Amino acid sequence: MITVFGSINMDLIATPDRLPKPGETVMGTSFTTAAGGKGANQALAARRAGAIVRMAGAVGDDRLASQALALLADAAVDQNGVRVAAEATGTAHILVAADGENVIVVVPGANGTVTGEDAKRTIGAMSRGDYLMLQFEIPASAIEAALVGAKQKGVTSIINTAPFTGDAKRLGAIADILVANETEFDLFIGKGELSDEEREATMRALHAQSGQTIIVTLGADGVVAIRKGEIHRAKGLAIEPVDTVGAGDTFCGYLAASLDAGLAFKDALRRAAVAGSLACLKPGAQPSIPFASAVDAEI
Ligand SMILES: Nc1ncnc2c1ncn2[C@@H]1O[C@H](COP(=O)(O)OP(=O)(O)OP(=O)(O)O)[C@@H](O)[C@H]1O
Repeated sequence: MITVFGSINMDLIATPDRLPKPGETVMGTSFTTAAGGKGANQALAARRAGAIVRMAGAVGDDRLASQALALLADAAVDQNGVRVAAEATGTAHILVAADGENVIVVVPGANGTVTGEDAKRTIGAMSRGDYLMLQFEIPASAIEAALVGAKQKGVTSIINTAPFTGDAKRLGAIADILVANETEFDLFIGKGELSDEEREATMRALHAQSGQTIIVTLGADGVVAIRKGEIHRAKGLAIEPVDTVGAGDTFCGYLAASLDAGLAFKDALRRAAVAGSLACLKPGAQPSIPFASAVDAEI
């Protein structure tokens, strides 16, 4: 079983022809809303991959909460770990201009109220051998408590270093499995942009020290990972991406679900990479997450 301890958001998306300057008002041409938050996205991906999934985190006591959780509810993701907070449901206010340029304001709201106590309750409801998925859209103190609790309980922790923060640099190293994209991994190392060779050498050196499984996603080039001293590579699909939003979250959810189902590590990487590619074929995060039937048909 997989528990995702993380953010739940509503994305509020307006599309003006061009972005307003400070103090200016411009007219928009459309408005859409979409359920989001990296935690919720990864929970849905793991569920669509076929796993039994519990979501843990916080939403507000407002109408946005039920919209933010709607696709998780449809997919039968267990929401017993989602607390109702006094703060509003987390929102991302997104403006996308006709040329694709965008500005985003994220208001964490209820996500920002998640605490170490929530972490304790979340880990308390898990069993030895389960998988815990974490990202960095809830407070670092809660993430740290969850990592410590997971270790004590014999739960395998997977941490996705997105969005990258100083906390990701500090806490990423504690998890059993680290998942970063290239940019995040380079920030994690802190030596500027690495070449492919440098990145692989760094992964080997880090792994030799810590024994941590390290996975770096490479966009169209797939993924490279190191586990138990061995480097693995996997490719996704050769596609023309429509919108890569959600590719990383889809990868993480499918990876956790595939490991939980007992797939060999290399096969889990390939399945997650293929799922990530398919997520690039539709716009949006949650709507673009593929179902297991579509992913497995490609493998
Ligand atoms: N252009 C692409 N073509 C094919 N597959 C892709 C492409 N972009 C992403 N993928 C697949 O999705 C996986 C995750 O993508 P990526 O490495 O871009 O993560 P990310 O930067 O976290 O994604 P995002 O922030 O866009 O959600 C890749 O390992 C790959 O399998």
